[in-house]
Amino acid sequence: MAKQYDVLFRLLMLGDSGVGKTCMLRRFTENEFDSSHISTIGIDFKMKTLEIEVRVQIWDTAGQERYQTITKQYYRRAQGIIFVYDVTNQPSFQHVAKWVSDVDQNAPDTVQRILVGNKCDEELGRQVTREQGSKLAENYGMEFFETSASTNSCITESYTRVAQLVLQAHKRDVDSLLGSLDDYLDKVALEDDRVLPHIIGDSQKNCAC
Ligand SMILES: Nc1nc2c(ncn2[C@@H]2O[C@H](COP(=O)(O)OP(=O)(O)OP(=O)(O)O)[C@@H](O)[C@H]2O)c(=O)[nH]1
Repeated sequence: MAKQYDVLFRLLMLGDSGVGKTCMLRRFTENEFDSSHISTIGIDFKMKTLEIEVRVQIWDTAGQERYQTITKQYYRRAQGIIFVYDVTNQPSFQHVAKWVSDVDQNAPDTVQRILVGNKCDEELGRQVTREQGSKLAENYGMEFFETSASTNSCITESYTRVAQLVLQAHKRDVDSLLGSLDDYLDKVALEDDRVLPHIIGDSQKNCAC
C-alpha cells in the first residue's frame, strides 16, 4: 500500500521590526519580494513542503514590542527558531541577545536555533560585518547565515537547514511515530482486505439500480 504522510514542524521567526522577516518568508514560499514595509500585526504563518520531505509551518512574528505578549505564546509550540537581524542596522543586531533570552525563558530546551543576518545585498549600508554575525552565532552555539530576501540569497538554505536540525533532533520520535504509523496502515490494509467483500456485498444489496 502507498504510504504518504508528512512530518510537520513549526518554525518561528523572531527579530526586530523591519529586519525583513516577512520578506524572507514571502521569498521562500512565493518567490516574491516587496520593497514596502507593512508591519506584521501580531503573528502570521505560511506552509511549505521542503525537498527533505518535511512540511514546515513558519510563523512570522511582529517585531514591534506591543505585540510581544501575543507572540511569546507561540514560543512554546516551536521546534525551530530563526533569529533575524538586519546587517544594515546595528541595534537590530544588539537586540538579538534580548530575543535569545526571551526564547530561553519561554521555549522548550530542545528548540533548534539559527542566526540570520538579512539584507546582505546592501553592502554599502552594512553596519554589522559577517565576522561579527558569525562570532555571535558561535557564542550561542548556532549556525549562521547571511541572506537577502531581495536577491534571494541563501533563503532556501537557511530554512532548509533549520528544518534539518529539527529533524535530526526529533529523529528518534519521528522514526518511532512513522514506524507505528506503518504498522497501523498495514493493519488497516489487512482489515480492509477482509472487510471489503462484505462491504461490496452490502452496497450491492442497497443499490437501487
Ligand atoms: N535591501 C533589502 N531590503 C529588504 C530585504 N528584506 C526586507 N527588506 C526591506 O525591509 C523592509 C522591512 O521588511 P519586512 O519583511 O516587512 O520586515 P519585518 O521584519 O517583517 O517587520 P515587522 O513585521 O514589522 O516585524 C521592507 O521595506 C523590505 O522591502 C533584503 O533582503 N534586502
